Amino acid sequence: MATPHNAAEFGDIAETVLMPGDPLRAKHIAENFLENVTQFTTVRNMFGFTGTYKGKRISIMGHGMGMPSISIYAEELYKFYGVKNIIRIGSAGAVLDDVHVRDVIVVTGASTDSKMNRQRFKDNDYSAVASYENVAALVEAAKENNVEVKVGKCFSSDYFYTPNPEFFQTLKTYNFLAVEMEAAALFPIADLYGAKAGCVLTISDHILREEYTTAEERQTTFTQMMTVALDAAIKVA
Ligand SMILES: O=P(O)(O)O[C@H]1O[C@H](CO)[C@@H](O)[C@H]1O
Ligand SMILES: O=c1cc[nH]c(=O)[nH]1
Repeated sequence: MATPHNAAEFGDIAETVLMPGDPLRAKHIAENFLENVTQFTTVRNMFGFTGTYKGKRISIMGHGMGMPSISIYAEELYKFYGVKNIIRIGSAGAVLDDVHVRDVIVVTGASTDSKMNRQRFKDNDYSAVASYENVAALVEAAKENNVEVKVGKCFSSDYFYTPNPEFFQTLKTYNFLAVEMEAAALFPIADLYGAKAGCVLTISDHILREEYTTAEERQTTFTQMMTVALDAAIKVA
């Protein structure tokens, strides 16, 4: 049955869903990487598609920006549509000297400035970690595709335009590989439903060096990340 945010019927969505923030990126991926594609939702223009990749059924759906947004879509996918694994495929900023624009990051866990997990976990710190199977499959798929990846933790922020930019130095001190806005909210929702979640990111900008990728460069790296994510997804499925 459809939800307030998703027009799909049960069975329209594959057990594995790859999720970028941008619904237009979801459309681009479905059109360029999947076969036998059908669109299952256009509600709020948060497009979702199901198709096949190397013969395996996979869905791609946008999740919007920020933790409240991904929480709505991920919770509904796990709870109402029988989804077993969600892999976020996103862009992120970097703060470390040896992380560069276009680098691909496999996320092991996420810290956050959001209160969402504290509300969920009665003001205790939630250990928001990716499912090991996804981390292992993403690393393996990267090796098979000759894509170099860095593996480690990210910081999920409520802010894109933070009022506390000095905090980026703290993230650097503690060796955070990427700054983005959703992973920390996704991982506990997977735990809640006994399901899996993962996250792979492409560095789109270096926050401290103020370096940015061009649209064309983002597309190339994005293609590498997509191949890694899709090959990993069918290993875990
Ligand atoms: O490119 P996506 O997947 O949207 O990810 C990053 O980009 C958005 C901010 O521009 C946030 O959603 C952040 O997490
Ligand atoms: O959340 C994000 C995404 C890309 N770049 C950033 O600096 N932050």
